[in-house]
Amino acid sequence: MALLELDDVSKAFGSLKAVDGVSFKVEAGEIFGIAGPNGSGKSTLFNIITGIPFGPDRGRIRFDGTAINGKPGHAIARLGLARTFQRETSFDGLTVFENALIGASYGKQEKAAAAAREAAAEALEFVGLGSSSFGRLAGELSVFERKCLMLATAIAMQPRMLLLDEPASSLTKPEIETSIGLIRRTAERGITILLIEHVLTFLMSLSQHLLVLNNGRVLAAGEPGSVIADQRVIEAYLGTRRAVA
Ligand SMILES: Nc1ncnc2c1ncn2[C@@H]1O[C@H](COP(=O)(O)OP(=O)(O)OP(=O)(O)O)[C@@H](O)[C@H]1O
Repeated sequence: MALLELDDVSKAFGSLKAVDGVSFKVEAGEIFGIAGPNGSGKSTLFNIITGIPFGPDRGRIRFDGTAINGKPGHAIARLGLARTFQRETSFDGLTVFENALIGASYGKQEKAAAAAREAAAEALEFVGLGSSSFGRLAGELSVFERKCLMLATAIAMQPRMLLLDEPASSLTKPEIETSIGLIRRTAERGITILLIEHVLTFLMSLSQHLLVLNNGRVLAAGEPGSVIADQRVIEAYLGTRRAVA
């Protein structure tokens, strides 16, 4: 049984079909990539899977065998599905450790205070925010450190699956390389990963399966090498004239 399964899922804003009849399955243990040009519906898809801030208008979403469409975001998170956001999102007036502790306290299993502190510290060390960073205010971190903190906060929830929304945006090349390693090691912890990214090379180096969205619909899906060689994908990314040239 797939860990996550979407069946004919849609979300509209007025007359705009942001996500339009999307179906796919993510198997436990894999890194599944979702690509697509700007405005193709990637973030909306994450929003409706996680219920943050809204679910789908129609369609079925199952996580680990449980129907989750229509459930509030906190209930979905408690089932073991965590997410990060495209923009670095943290409680800026709280410390690095306090942010991760919120994730640890919010996760799948109810934890005693000591166990939550341990999970928070372990997740922060894992992403490279060592104990010397614990007392720093989140709002004072660099963009890269804030992305690492967001990842640590999600990992501290000890999820079964993690949805990462454009983790490479606004990063330098060396930071992107570090992020690729970090995501790979996150998957090695046994966390299934659904990854949105605009940058195809980033997705290609990580994903076992790749799905491309365009105008809210699935344009192509399957093994990454054949998906990016698909003429429709080339045209959606580069435009017809450049694709032909
Ligand atoms: N809350 C909203 N209200 C109205 N329209 C929205 C809302 N959220 C997204 N949209 C629209 O839905 C479409 C899909 O947007 P979405 O952010 O999901 O695309 P995306 O693929 O994530 O884009 P990007 O790569 O630029 O982040 C866009 O046309 C966007 O303007």
